[in-house]
Amino acid sequence: MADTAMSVDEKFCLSEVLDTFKSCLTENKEVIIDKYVAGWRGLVRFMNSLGSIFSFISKDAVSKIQIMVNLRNGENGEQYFTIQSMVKYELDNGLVDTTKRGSHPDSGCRTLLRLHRALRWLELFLERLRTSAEDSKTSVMCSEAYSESLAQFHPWLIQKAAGMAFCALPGRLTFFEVMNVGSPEQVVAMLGEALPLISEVYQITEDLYAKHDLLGIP
Ligand SMILES: CCCCCCCCCCCCC/C=C/[C@@H](O)[C@H](COP(=O)(O)O)NC(=O)CCCCCCCCCCCCCCC
Repeated sequence: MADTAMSVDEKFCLSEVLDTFKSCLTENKEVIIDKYVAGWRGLVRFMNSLGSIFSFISKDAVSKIQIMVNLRNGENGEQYFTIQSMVKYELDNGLVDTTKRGSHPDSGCRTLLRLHRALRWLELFLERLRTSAEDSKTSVMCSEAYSESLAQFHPWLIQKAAGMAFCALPGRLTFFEVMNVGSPEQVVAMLGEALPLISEVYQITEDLYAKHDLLGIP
């Protein structure tokens, strides 16, 4: 069904995860929610493999993934096939709290917006990784990407906790090894291929949300 969990013992390879984002787009540039969510699942698995200090982040991501999976498996599941169909369906039926949280605290539009904002962080972080020098620190790249994107949406306490978690990130070479893609040159090449697609998915979603004035859903 819509549940796209990967088996636990499957060997992790980050390029496969990033490929999931590539496969998000339909011919007419709509974003397929099952694939988008599968991409996030893979990223969360990767993050979990980096240590339990990240578990407060993965818990939140998993709960948002679960909300989307439940909507897909629910009675109106087919309305949630793409982000475009979801936005239309939820807006047409008054299912989004756009000014303050009310009767629809966990709408698909709201939940996906949180993942969408995190996708911007991912884009910025991967771009830094791609262009990083051998002695660059992943913790610095990660926290710069975070300050430029997600941080503005998080309260102080979460920002502090995130900052502490970033310090626990392994060094650049170890990080590349955990990605399980090959040599550092292969990692850089893979990122160069994956990033334009991630950016495209991000931009399409951003434009859609902007068009419907949904970028600030509380
Ligand atoms: C590899 C390092 C991982 C660093 C992750 C960077 C993102 C930091 C996010 C910190 C979020 C803390 C948890 C709480 C979040 C919520 O408050 C907040 C708002 O939700 P609400 O409006 O329902 O209250 N939630 C969010 O903003 C959604 C956060 C979703 C984060 C997903 C992060 C997945 C990271 C995957 C890492 C993969 C790295 C791969 C690189 C090669």
